[in-house]
Amino acid sequence: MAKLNELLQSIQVLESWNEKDLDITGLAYNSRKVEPGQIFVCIKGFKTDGHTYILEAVSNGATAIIVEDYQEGWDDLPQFRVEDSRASLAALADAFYNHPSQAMKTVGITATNGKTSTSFMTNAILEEHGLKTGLIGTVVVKFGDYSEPTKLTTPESLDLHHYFAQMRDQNVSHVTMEVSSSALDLKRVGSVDFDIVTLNNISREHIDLHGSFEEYFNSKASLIREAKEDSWAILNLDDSYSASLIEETKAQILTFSVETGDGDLVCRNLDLSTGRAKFQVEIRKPLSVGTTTYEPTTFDIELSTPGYHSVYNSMVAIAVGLLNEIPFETIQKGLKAFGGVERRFEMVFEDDFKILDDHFANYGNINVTLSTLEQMSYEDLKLVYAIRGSRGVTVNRENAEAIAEWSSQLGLTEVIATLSDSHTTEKDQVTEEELDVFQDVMNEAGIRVLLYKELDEAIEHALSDVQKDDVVLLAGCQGMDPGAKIALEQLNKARPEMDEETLFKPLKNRVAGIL
Ligand SMILES: CC(=O)N[C@H]1[C@@H](OP(=O)(O)OP(=O)(O)OC[C@H]2O[C@@H](n3ccc(=O)[nH]c3=O)[C@H](O)[C@@H]2O)O[C@H](CO)[C@@H](O)[C@@H]1O[C@H](C)C(=O)N[C@@H](C)C(=O)N[C@H](CCC(=O)O)C(=O)O
Repeated sequence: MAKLNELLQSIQVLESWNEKDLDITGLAYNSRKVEPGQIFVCIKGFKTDGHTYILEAVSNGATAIIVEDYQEGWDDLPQFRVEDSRASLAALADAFYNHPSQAMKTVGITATNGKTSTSFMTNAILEEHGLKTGLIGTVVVKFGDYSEPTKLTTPESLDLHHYFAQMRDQNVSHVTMEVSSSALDLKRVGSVDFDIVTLNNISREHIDLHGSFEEYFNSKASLIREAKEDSWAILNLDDSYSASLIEETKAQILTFSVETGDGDLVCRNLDLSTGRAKFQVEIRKPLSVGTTTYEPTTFDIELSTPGYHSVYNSMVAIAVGLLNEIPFETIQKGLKAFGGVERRFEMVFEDDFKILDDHFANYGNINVTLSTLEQMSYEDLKLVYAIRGSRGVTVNRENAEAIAEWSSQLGLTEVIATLSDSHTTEKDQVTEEELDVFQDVMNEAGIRVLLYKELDEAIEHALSDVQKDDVVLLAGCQGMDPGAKIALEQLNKARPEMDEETLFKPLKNRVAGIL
């Protein structure tokens, strides 16, 4: 419960009508979810306009409204006009829950690729140190005993500040969260008190949402540009966009590099021969954080997650660890124990051949995945590729181009494509244009396409003639029943002789999680 007048102090009201002093029970941005005594914040959305749902909000008990345009016909209803409803929702939510993100160390992670893995790695280090942590991202929101699969990478501001409040109630001291470009654009992280922010890499993605690459970069960059003075920004000197922000923030800067050898932290002697990275981190000059001063030194790191991209993700996580004054040994242990995130180059089966599962979502991440595969040794690559339905021609062309660009390095002459990325009846339909653009790019690159309507048929084909030392990549095979479960069923059919116990643990665990 809060007083309306007090809550309004957190936003800039341009005009107001029918002001009253009210007790407010909460906030809502969806008329259907309004509960008695709440403020309804009207948002002009992409699909519809929240201002048109005031009647429903009021009949559900809204006692005040926040609007961007004056609404006629509400003579008794307190009405407050603001410049930007989304930013106001964030500020009001932060005030209503009494600034919960200020009660904990908050780490905001953005990048085009690796946000999820980086936040999981960071959380692993913080947990290894015995801290009470919270994690918010694409896969899950998790703190204490609470764990919920998520729909958005970054929740709507009201939900986000509510999570922080619940975390504060459970004495969470450190929260790591993924921050998407859409979230930055739509003010979902408004009024969040970040202590550490990072932008690790940026490549083409969501141009459809942002209009141009420049606008997309500006959205991402705002996390760094708007960071407060006493916070830290972790920037990657190997990425020119990330590095360009050094001069543009009030935050203290901690830089790192893997390739250029510059910065406060440098990755040295990288060994990727087994697919899983071993390297040393050099602290190049004294680094003072809180009560700790790290003198120049090097320490070893061994990752359990495969791939070159994991090195970059881990450099961010290591930096966050150091900024929280966590000892090297704890950082080492946390990273070694961390086994990876679902469907992020996940080794779901590893025996005489391997099955990898990857979300394969966009051009940038496909490049990362295929460049990691290129560093592995295998006989034949079987790519089971789920064409992305309802994502548009541009996304499908770019994804197909990424496959085509890597095909010769990977020895890829055939793609086992499927029109369905899931096993359920509720699927995104692949349009004719999306299929055509995929086939055109494959034809031009001289790659044969074996097209299956259903995902399980495609996986069955891939596994029917799999040989020793082959790699099967489940690429974008997501949905309610992800590829891993179908792969296990097909594997049982294709290899009846295979002893269940030889199945690699993650595949069994994944399937157990799905069933
Ligand atoms: C494009 C986009 O981001 N849309 C988000 C946006 O929806 P919107 O503005 O289009 O909302 P709308 O449907 O037009 O409705 C406008 C307003 O009317 C309200 N309304 C609507 C109907 C009704 O009956 N009553 C009512 O009050 C709605 O609650 C809303 O406040 O605001 C909604 C509420 O927060 C979000 O759920 C929705 O995310 C959609 C589901 C989504 O898919 N977003 C994706 C693109 C996204 O955000 N992805 C990023 C990751 C991608 C990245 O890296 O950028 C993420 O963070 O997950």
